[in-house]
Amino acid sequence: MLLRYRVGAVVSLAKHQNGGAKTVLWTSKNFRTQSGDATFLQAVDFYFDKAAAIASVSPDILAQIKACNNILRVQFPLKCSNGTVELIEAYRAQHSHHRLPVKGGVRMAPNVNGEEIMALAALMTFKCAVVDVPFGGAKGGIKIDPTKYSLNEKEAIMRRYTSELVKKKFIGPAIDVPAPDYGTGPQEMAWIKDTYEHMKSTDINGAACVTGKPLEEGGIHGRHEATGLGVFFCLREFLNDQDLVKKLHMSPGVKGKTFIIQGFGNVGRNLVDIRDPAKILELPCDVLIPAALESQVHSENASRIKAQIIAEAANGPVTPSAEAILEKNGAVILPDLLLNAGGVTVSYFEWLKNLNHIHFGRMSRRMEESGKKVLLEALEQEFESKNKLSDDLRKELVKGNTEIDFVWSGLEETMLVSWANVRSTAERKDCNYRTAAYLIAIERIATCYRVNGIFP
Ligand SMILES: NC(=O)C1=CN([C@@H]2O[C@H](COP(=O)(O)OP(=O)(O)OC[C@H]3O[C@@H](n4cnc5c(N)ncnc54)[C@H](OP(=O)(O)O)[C@@H]3O)[C@@H](O)[C@H]2O)C=CC1
Ligand SMILES: O=C(O)CCC(=O)C(=O)O
Repeated sequence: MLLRYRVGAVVSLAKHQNGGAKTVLWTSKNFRTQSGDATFLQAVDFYFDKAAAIASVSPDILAQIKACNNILRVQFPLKCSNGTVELIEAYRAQHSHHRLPVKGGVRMAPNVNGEEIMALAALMTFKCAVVDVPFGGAKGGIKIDPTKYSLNEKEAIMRRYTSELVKKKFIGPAIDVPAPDYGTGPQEMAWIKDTYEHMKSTDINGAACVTGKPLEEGGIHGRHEATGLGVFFCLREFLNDQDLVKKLHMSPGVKGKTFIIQGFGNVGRNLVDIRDPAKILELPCDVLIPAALESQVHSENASRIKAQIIAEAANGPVTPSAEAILEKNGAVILPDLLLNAGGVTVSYFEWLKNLNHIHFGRMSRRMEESGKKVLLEALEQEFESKNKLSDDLRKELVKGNTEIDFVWSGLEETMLVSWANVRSTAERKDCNYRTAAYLIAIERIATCYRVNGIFP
């Protein structure tokens, strides 16, 4: 009901533009989801508008922040292993250039479409702003089911996609930096890097054109688990907060709570009737973690969700109509743009590592260790301890920080500071966590426009 005015409407991309100030390379029709819920893009717009209504930002700047700057749609041929030629459709949306480069994953899925990619790119803009990662937002998608293609075919698709991005200036360490998303991983990122470096062989920072790479290709320790670990850090903070869990009639702490994760591959799916994997969402549990695709919790199944906490590990898993039902039933939603920001946070660290051409800890680890050794020896001498420290304890105490120590510490710091900010904003504005997170993002981006001014 909330979204009736937009659902099903034929909306050209122009409607999302601001006085012709932005480049439109593609137009499309909105479409209804099967259940009649808002489409993913409509949902992101709806959540934005809700926060915009309480932001201290002028309508013209709000329109600018909301609009998608560029969307590129490419079609190219793939020579398949059986000798036939297949037409491949792919996208890259750059939502906001208020900070550069723009950043966001590339997904491979059969249902990829331009609107979905625009919604995901917008989420990237707001996500980066919430966790104070200095990037604009982008997202890419290739409309294939990756399980139906051989490794060689996937490599050809990824390399051709990257070459299209290079030719159109939609990729580069200072322009637009892809990363893994649904259906892609380190191998695809290695192909992107290699293709970029072949086409831009004089770019000394070429490795920073993509993140989520394998370690041997300039990746960073901890990127693989970063998104999940970020979800855990925030969830742990929420569950340890006596005041917040009391409102849900729960005891504090992670221990003893029951969790359901959707998107756990075969393990998660086999918990229930596999003829109907969506039913897993409706089983009794304390915390439901949708970690697969958007719009999984919608107006038709929301009232059957038993969990009191919905932790959005996926992007856009809860539609606005579902959110209204869940909240009416007393559930709390920890929103995607905060909760799954661990991935882009560690991607930021990887990008910095690539630009520095050196890994974190290389210059400092031994120096830290020798400093700590001197301190320990001085203390032992001073107190003439008869019980000297054991070798193992000594080793542990003097250990210098390695790359993974920096990454986990930086990730935890980012997630905890951001959660505290979202929590206090929600309290101050008397709104839910999603609106608070959007509000923080909107006000930060608006500040950027105010301080920088508008070009030209
Ligand atoms: N990768 C990242 O760093 C980040 C990802 N995200 C978001 O997290 C979500 C998941 O992405 P990611 O983990 O990378 O994707 P992956 O491709 O690595 O994994 C997705 C998993 O979801 C499962 N799945 C798909 N549909 C269903 C379903 N209907 N029911 C149960 N399981 C299902 C897949 O199972 P199967 O393989 O059997 O099909 C697979 O195990 C996406 O929304 C993505 O945008 C957000 C931030 C960062
Ligand atoms: O790591 C990145 O740059 C982007 C991750 C991503 O696509 C996301 O957060 O949705």
